[in-house]
Amino acid sequence: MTVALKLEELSKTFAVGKRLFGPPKGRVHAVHPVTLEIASGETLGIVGESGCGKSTLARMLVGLLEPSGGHIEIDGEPLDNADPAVFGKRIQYVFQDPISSLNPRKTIRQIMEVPLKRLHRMDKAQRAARISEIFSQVNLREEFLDRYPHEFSGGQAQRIGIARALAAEARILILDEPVSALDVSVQAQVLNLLADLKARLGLTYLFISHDLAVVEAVSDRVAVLYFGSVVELGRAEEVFAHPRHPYTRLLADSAPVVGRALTAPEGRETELPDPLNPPRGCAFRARCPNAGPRCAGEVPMLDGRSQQAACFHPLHPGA
Ligand SMILES: Nc1ncnc2c1ncn2[C@@H]1O[C@H](COP(=O)(O)OP(=O)(O)OP(=O)(O)O)[C@@H](O)[C@H]1O
Repeated sequence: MTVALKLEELSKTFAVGKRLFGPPKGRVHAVHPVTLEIASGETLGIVGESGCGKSTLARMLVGLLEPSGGHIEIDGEPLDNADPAVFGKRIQYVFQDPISSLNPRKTIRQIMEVPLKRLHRMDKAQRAARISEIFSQVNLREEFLDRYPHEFSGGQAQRIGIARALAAEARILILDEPVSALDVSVQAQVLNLLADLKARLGLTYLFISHDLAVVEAVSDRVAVLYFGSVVELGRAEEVFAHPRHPYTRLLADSAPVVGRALTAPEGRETELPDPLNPPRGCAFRARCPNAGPRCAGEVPMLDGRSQQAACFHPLHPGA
């Protein structure tokens, strides 16, 4: 296996309530140290409810947010202090809301030209040829090039977002809820396009979504994120069919919707803990039907099985 993307103890803490003089009022540990490897050509799904740290993790991977700790490696090379152009050629981000992620004052051609000029220093003729090639890969008509982002439907705009990411020639795409804003019929078209591009171009995907059905359909492996930590990691079909972590079971049973609290067993919390006042021990214990005394005192770590869970009382022992 060739490792395309490696995260080692990657973490992010935000200072909140910053004051002009003196320390901030508090700190939010949005991502606790996360260690993950993604193989070349693999799709790793990241799931978790709103606020669990998915976007913070994704933004660190493309250089939009500076990590508070840890390292990122692409194809074995560290990205510490890398110049944005280095990030851009290796890893690209596809946003959830395709229309607002495109500059409204620029035509699609101007938008597409930015990475070709900035990252690949192509001249005008080279840019035109490359844009034509990419547009045919994503099934977009070239007459769209002289229009503005607001003239497109969500599905077309997301194809343009994907086309822009391909223009950088990065081999790793971070897809952050890429179909969540689209109608169900259009979702399938965009997912098919992503699958086709992956097969044709040998891409590696990190696919973030709160929608378990979508993640299960597209992912080889899945990482379940809870309160900034990976709590379960394994092959997608195994994780969803036979979850080991009680949080994964809760997610699978309650078909979460962004912004809506998950259901919980009788008498249990439904919300994420307060990030400014995190609990001791396991962050899931107030919501967990299996929590015991050990869970209050110690933080469980991933247990190293083939389907890993960070839990003292997993739903099954795992292989
Ligand atoms: N700039 C910031 N300043 C302070 N706290 C932040 C900031 N960005 C995110 N957070 C906090 O970090 C935690 C993780 O947020 P993040 O947006 O990464 O979660 P998410 O899983 O992507 O959620 P969503 O699906 O709603 O986008 C949350 O507690 C959030 O409030």
